[in-house]
Amino acid sequence: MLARSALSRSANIITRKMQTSAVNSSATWIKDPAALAAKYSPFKSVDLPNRTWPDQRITKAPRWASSDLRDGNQALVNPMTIEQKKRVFDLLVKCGFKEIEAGFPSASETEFAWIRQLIEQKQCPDDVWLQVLTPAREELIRRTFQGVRDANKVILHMYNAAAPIFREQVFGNTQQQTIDLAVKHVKIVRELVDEAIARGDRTQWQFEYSPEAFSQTEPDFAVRLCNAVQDAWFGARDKSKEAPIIFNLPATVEVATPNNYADQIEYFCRNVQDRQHIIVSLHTHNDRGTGVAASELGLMAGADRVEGCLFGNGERTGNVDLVTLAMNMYTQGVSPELDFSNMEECIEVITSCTDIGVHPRAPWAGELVFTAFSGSHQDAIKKGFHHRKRDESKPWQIPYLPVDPADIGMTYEAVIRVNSQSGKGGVAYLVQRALQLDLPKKMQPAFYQVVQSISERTAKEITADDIEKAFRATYYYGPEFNGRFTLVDYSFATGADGKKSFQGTVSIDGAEKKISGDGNGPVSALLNALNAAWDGGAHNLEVKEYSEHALGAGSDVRAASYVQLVDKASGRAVWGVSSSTDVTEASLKAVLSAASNAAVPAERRFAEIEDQVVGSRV
Ligand SMILES: CC(=O)SCCNC(=O)CCNC(=O)[C@H](O)C(C)(C)COP(=O)(O)OP(=O)(O)OC[C@H]1O[C@@H](n2cnc3c(N)ncnc32)[C@H](O)[C@@H]1OP(=O)(O)O
Ligand SMILES: CC(C)C(=O)C(=O)O
Ligand SMILES: [Mg+2]
Repeated sequence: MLARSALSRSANIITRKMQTSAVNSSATWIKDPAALAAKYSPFKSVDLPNRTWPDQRITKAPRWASSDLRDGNQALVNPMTIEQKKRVFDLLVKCGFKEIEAGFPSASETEFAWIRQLIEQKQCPDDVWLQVLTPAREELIRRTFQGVRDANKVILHMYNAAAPIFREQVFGNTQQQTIDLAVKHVKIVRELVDEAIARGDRTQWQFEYSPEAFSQTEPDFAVRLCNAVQDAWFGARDKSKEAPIIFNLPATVEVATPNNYADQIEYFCRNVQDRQHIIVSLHTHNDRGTGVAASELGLMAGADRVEGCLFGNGERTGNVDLVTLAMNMYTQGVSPELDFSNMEECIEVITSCTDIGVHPRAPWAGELVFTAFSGSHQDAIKKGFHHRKRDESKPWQIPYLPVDPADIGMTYEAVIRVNSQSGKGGVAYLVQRALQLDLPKKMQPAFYQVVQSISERTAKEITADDIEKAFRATYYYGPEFNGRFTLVDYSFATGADGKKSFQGTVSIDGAEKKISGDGNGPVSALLNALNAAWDGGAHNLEVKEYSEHALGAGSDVRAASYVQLVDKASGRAVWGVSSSTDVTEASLKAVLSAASNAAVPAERRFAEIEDQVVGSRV
């Protein structure tokens, strides 16, 4: 048996404790299917054999309505204060919402005062519809009207539950009594709207009706109920001259796979009278974790409008997450007509006002959703970025990155993070981002080894800063890291045979020494000079790999050089890197960087670098 402890304020979670003395759960879950079947029954699907929604696509944004301040708010441990509501309201406006269910004015003095504040202090922009919810109860409807008096644009939203589970258990109503209840109260709303118009109030009105628990309601009854509501609302009026009625069809509790909801929506759209005079609105909850899918399929099935909350706040598992829905559309090349380009701000406002976090793996917005730790993902992303550089006008296509993080205001810093699961490609990517150095493929495993050894020693994530520091330390790249050999000055002469003669001063362990040597080019000339001077000619370093590339562009362009030397005596291969405005100087310094590495035994070198990186961590 599961028992819930009291709601924990600080952790925002409900803890569940397994009671060891409880019935052996596997007996009912697995060993006794008959007992299970007697307790739960499967959802009964709508019979819609000629459904068309599976072939449809979402090609335009729906009308969006945020219910953050109503459905989201009513499910919070501590409902929002007026100040918090204002912050969320302003955010919703900034994101582009034109229909905002701002509250339930008859619920409390705070709710009422908040709606009054929006109206009296003109805090609701002229092009935004202020939506308010009321049950089908006369005194609450009247209070709601008082709440929205003098507003510019109002969507008056009324609900009563339609499903058998509610008719039987909550209202004790037949189908006809449920229709009568709705019709009676629609007429009251109509009267109050007509009175306001007759009074000369400037308010523009829309009426929204929700048959609560629509997805658990018999589809033909839902249609009959809404047709009756439509008749009560329009009466003898010419519907074509009236604002359409909004039928909001909630999956109040998500009880079936999302295709069932789509069938219900298509059935409703086909059978409701005067479809052209109504707006079909979706309102999905996420009990089974498919609230987004249900809304998407519902749109394919013909709906015009979607209600939900940012980051899926709302009752129980929440309302449909509007951020996910909008981003899903965006990444299909369809403008959602909402703006989440500043995702961080959305997260900050919503989490601080609801006291509920955004899960690190929440679609599009979670802290880790653009981050690859694993080597093969990092390698593919790095190559993907490289590929994209060739033509950035092409549609976005980068492995493992279904959207450009920059589009939601994120930097690329978080895309690749390094831990013990990471590979050389990811490490090279971070070096490239930090220092613009495009490490030769053959060099990547060597530096990766350094990072791996730090990662294993610390058993922690290696940050981008750590990697930059490790790189600088490993290759003596930058003024704060000096190797055993540094270049002081140099000159070259070219012989009649084209050979180069190096003459220069090199600091060896802090002592300046004049050295000279010949070679086919500057690199081999320096290397020959160094081999002869170092430990009385005891070393014989040879160039194994050499490459260079430009760094930057225009007048700031520099050269980056990479050299791999091999010590012929031991067979040990080491890399060196340098950059300079002068390409020859860059290559000479890269040789000395590699030689400095060759001059320290590998084990000691790793230990030195680890100390420099780990020791400098704050
Ligand atoms: C699916 C949804 O999210 S619906 C929205 C739910 N949101 C909220 O309830 C938040 C705000 N609600 C409140 O502040 C309060 O519930 C109020 C002010 C609306 C009403 O409070 P109270 O009058 O104290 O009663 P309470 O909430 O217990 O109401 C239950 C009564 O309303 C009836 N009722 C419930 N919903 C509706 C409805 N949509 N239409 C008509 N009657 C309804 C119930 O059958 C019950 O009637 P009974 O007293 O005859 O048995
Ligand atoms: C009031 C209605 C629309 C509701 O929130 C629901 O049914 O989930
Ligand atoms: Mg709801």
